[in-house]
Amino acid sequence: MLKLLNVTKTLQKKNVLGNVTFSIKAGEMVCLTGPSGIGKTTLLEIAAGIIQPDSGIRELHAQRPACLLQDTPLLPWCSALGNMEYQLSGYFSAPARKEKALFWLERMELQGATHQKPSEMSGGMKRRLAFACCMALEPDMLFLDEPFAFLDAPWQAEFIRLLIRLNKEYHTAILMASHETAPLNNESIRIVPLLSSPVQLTSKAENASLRDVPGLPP
Ligand SMILES: Nc1ncnc2c1ncn2[C@@H]1O[C@H](COP(=O)(O)OP(=O)(O)OP(=O)(O)O)[C@@H](O)[C@H]1O
Repeated sequence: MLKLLNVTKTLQKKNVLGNVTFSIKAGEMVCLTGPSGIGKTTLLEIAAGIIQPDSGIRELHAQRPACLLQDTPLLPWCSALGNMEYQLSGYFSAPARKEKALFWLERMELQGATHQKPSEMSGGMKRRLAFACCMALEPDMLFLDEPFAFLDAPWQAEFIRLLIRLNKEYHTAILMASHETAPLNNESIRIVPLLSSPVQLTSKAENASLRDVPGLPP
């Protein structure tokens, strides 16, 4: 589904990705973790095609990829419902868009905010709305950067439940970057620790133990 081969990236003279070879199979769930500033977002954004590597190869074979980035990408002039319908346009008919949007707004307990604009919502509400947009798309590849940010523990657990259901129902491959791995305990998610800077990742390093990650609680 996704392959990165010998990818490198330097940002403002800092060598962030030294040499990264990494892959995800269709239907696989993977979490990149590691301390702040190590390069999780950089790697995720290269994988998602948002930024280009300096060298190396990226291959993505997805029909319908979706992304939830750290900066929640919502249209400020549109209501919650409008945002959802916009995200779904081009993929579903108008009646199906509305039906899916209303279903997911209720699932995210945002039915009371259907006509509110993002500026009238809390950080957690915006996060749930952006997540709802991704879920309603029924993507075959989903990229998530810090998906648990702004969420309390019950909502973190709910996101995980929904991601696992999406993965089971649509065989969605999921790549997330998160410094928090506690919500992922006991789930069938491959954890890929980014161990040192610049990030060097080979297929062997992908299987390193989470205990090896500096700065993470045991
Ligand atoms: N646009 C940019 N310009 C310059 N340097 C950047 C840019 N984006 C990131 N960096 C630097 O690249 C390094 C990796 O950043 P990145 O955001 O990928 O780390 P991260 O592991 O996702 O961190 P966090 O968990 O804090 O979000 C950091 O040292 C950061 O300062």
